[in-house]
Amino acid sequence: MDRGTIGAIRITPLAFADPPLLNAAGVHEPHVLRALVEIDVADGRGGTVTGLGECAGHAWQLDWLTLIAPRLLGTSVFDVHRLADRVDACLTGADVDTAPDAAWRRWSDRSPEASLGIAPIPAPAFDRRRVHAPLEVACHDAAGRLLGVRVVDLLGGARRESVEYAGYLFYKLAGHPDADGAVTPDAWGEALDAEGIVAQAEALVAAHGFASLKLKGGVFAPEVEVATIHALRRRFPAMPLRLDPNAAWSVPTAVAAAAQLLGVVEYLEDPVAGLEPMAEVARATGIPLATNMCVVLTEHLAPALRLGSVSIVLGDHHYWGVLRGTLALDTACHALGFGLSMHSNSHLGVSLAAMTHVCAASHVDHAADTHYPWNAADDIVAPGTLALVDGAVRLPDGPGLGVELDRAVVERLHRAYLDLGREHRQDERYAEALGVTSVTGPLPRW
Ligand SMILES: O=C([O-])C(=O)C[C@H](O)[C@@H](O)C(=O)[O-]
Ligand SMILES: [Mg+2]
Repeated sequence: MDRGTIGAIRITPLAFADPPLLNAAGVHEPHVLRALVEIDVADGRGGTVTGLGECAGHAWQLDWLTLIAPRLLGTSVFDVHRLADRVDACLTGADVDTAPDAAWRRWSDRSPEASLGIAPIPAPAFDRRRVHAPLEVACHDAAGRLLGVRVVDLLGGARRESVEYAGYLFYKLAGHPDADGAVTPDAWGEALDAEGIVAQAEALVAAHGFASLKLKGGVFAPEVEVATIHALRRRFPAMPLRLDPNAAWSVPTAVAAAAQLLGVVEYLEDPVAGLEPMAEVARATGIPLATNMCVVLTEHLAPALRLGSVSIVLGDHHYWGVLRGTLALDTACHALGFGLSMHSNSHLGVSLAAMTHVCAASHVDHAADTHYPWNAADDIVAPGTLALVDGAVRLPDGPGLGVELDRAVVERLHRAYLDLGREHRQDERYAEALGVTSVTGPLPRW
């Protein structure tokens, strides 16, 4: 087979441990569902190299990947446009059996929850990109390994050798209850007030040297969260701080809270939902606003600019058109005068490596979000190549993403997935089961 030809694609669902972190949608469950994508590629000398990708492990996303994988065999990892077109053809219905009894339709019937977040045909662009992401990352990894160059060099070269990340603070419960409802506090302990969050920040800064901090809000009344930010400011006088209530506030609430945060936070992220309401808050307060909720597609940039909805856009290669798409966003933000930061969700080291390469190639001008410290103990990446030190991750030296798998951990997390028997993320349902109903129900909550 020619060098670069895709010979096999493996999709391995994983479940890894997660603490009971609170957000506007509920409480993180004991396990995060994730998927590892491995693409075996001919090296042109009779051998193969394997490229790695990682994405969320929702049932609909896994099933789409499974449906698409055979359609990509025989294409080349250097032919990323063709690969993207094939993914699109499948997800828009041009290359899939759309009959009412087509086999893929079993997914939507599997359980009532399966309809949550499912992308029906034609799948919206946002969901098409979420399916495409781990495939393109794995192709870049394989291409880099074949050529002996880093992914960042395939993306045009490194603008920096080290990428800064923000410490991601969460209000959290002491621990997950066991089968009898008994709670043994985890190593992080409880953080349900300003004091707990400051202690959590001290621990994260001591462990990883973070020089920026982000607080996940939308959990308590805005005055409590504003007071928490002020407590962080007193403890870390020079640290850039941000608060993200995930649209849990109404416009008047956000305007009042922003008055207390102006000059204290580097930005306020998604206090309200939608481009127009965000613009209202920005106009009324002058506070820098950031988003990973109201600007998630290229076509949102023009109205965001016209309305003045945000100053900073959060990219994320898992849905912004993968690595090349994230760099296109970077180019647009740079030209239009938006700042660029990066969104994250619970993830492992393959995604951290991909994020580090794409950030290194970009003009990102705010420390990127990462959930990594919360989940690093279960990382599938073998130790030694990725480390969060001095608030940053250095680009690994090796070709491609520069990381290798720890097969024993992959196997353990795959078994955990099979044992779990869960197919969706259900923060709200878990919060209800725990009786933490203050974080359930429709938004805005304040
Ligand atoms: O910036 C954000 O909106 C996020 O990080 C979204 C995540 O789902 C976060 O809220 C979480 O992990 O609970
Ligand atoms: Mg956000």
